[in-house]
Amino acid sequence: MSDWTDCLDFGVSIAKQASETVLAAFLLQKEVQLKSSPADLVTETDQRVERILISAIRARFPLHRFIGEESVAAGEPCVLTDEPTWIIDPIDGTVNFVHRFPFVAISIAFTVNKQTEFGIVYSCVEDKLFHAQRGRGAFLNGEKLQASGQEDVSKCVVVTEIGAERDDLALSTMTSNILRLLQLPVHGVRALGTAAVDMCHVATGGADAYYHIGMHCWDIAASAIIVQEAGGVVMDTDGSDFDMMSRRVIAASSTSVANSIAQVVQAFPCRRDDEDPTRCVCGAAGVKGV
Ligand SMILES: O=P(O)(O)O[C@H]1[C@H](O)[C@@H](O)[C@H](O)[C@@H](O)[C@@H]1O
Ligand SMILES: [Mg+2]
Ligand SMILES: [Mg+2]
Repeated sequence: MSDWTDCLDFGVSIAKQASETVLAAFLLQKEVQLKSSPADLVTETDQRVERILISAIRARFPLHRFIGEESVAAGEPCVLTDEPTWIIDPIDGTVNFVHRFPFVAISIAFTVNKQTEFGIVYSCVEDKLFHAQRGRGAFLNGEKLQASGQEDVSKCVVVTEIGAERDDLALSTMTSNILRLLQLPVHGVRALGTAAVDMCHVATGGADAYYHIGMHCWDIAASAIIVQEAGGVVMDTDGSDFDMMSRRVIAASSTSVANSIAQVVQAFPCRRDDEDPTRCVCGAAGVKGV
């Protein structure tokens, strides 16, 4: 049975190569386009990095499939099959990239039979390479990672994101979630602006939990296995099993902390990543899925 290490090694090498494109543009003025909201940005660099990654992988592994953030934005389907699949976020933290806020990452996950075999998150400006392979541990620049193991939510630093949604229901839900957490209390709430790197800090033990509603599979597919392989727990915000297409996630140091967060965090309606956008409604006013 393949252990996919050759794919992992190739993924690490192309993430580092593609980061040169990110860094070359990082300090430059950027042309910005909007996607689902005034805070959901994309630049030509996001699109170019995704093309670089996918063409390099396709040349080496021509039968593999892809789910790429900017390919999906351009109309490609977001459907996970049993085939070997690369799930790519070419720049996670595009708002940070546009503003030169130094937390931007390339996120690459690899699944076979819908099971994640490895995840790579490369925080380009920090030069921090997080990776994990199923059953073989999680690492930061080659050093093994271990989650904090914290069991008491009142002793936690919790990371989250406000996300790109700007409708009243999403904003009131997200801000009231933060308020309820602070009232538990927790030691602190943080947000770096990149879901992938946020979640990797649970694997380092520097944060004890991360939760998010509204992100996409490409934001967190790689960091989910990195947390799990560091001894952390990943689940849905309703306490059910993690489903990378659901657009809801809790990653935590322990099951008890994850459950404590699931009890106070509420979700707002989001179209699943793998739902047909032409056939569903979601959001407060039943607005066509965004
Ligand atoms: O920067 P991208 O890849 O768009 O991902 C971000 C997402 O768009 C935001 O909604 C989240 O708040 C960020 O944490 C993601 O990193
Ligand atoms: Mg992203
Ligand atoms: Mg992105």
